[in-house]
Amino acid sequence: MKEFICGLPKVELHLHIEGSLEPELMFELAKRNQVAIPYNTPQEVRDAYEFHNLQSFLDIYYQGANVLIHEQDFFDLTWAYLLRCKEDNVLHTEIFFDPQTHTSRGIDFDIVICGIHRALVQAQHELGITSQLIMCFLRHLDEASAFETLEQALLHKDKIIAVGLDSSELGHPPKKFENVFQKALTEGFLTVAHAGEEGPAKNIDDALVLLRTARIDHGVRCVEDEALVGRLIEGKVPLTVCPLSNTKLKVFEDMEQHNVVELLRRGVCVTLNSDDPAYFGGYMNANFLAVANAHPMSKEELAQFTLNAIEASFISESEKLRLQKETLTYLMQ
Ligand SMILES: Nc1ncnc2[nH]cnc12
Ligand SMILES: [Zn+2]
Repeated sequence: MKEFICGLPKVELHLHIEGSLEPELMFELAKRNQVAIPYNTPQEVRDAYEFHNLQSFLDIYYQGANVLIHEQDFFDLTWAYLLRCKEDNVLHTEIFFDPQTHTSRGIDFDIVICGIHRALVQAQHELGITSQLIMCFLRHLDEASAFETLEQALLHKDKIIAVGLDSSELGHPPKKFENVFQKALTEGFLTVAHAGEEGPAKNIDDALVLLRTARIDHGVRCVEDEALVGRLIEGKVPLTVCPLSNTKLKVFEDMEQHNVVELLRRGVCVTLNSDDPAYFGGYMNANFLAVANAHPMSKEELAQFTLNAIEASFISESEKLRLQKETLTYLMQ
């Protein structure tokens, strides 16, 4: 099964670029930019990655991002992730970035997006990997800051397909961002949101209704509301599920308890993703393997995760057809 998973074409829809910062690159950038970090070796960094919930992770994650200063740093970060995509046979990826994590430290929005975008263009040419970019608002910050960030994004509309919502879910429900999402929709952006990761199923409903999201990021707590699960199936609402993230952040005690395979078998459009792979112990292949090891499943079921992700992606119908064909050809061989 490992061989099948490694060769399976994949589409990633839930990846925070700041969460792909490996300790080795963190050290390299800290040295290059003369930024002090509270660790002596990359191994010490890894040893610090013991989380008991989302917030305990976010505190360390935002600190790690301090080494990112120049456009080249954002390029290097993104390029390193894209090389890992190549290794895991990820053909298309939709990447989150958190501008406020950087603008709040005095880094220009333009530096962040131009560095990331340059790597995405190069990856299309040199690696054959296609991509989209999703700008997330940090939900622990206020509405005014989100509006300011949206204003900055308007100059880069050509590079951003959607806006999203991440960071601390508890205490920061979708309603807080209803107005800014409304404005983003008016400006032509698609919308997504993290919901039902640590927060209640109600956040999923609110994200769909108030923020008009095309997908839900995580969404695993939907099972607490049977009627909602029915609506997700009926409405073909995609969930971008992140199994290794969920076990690292104790959303589930272990992978055996994870509900993604149950949701798949019930007909929910679930997809597998890596979230913050440098912090949670693995990229796409590792997530597929962890799920398949804990929940024996058929090749058809594994390929369904990819087919769901293709359907849920923000690409043209002709691109979807091309990726579907490649996936089905692989499955039939
Ligand atoms: N899993 C996650 N949930 C919320 N915000 C995040 N930012 C990065 N990873 C996140
Ligand atoms: Zn996430």
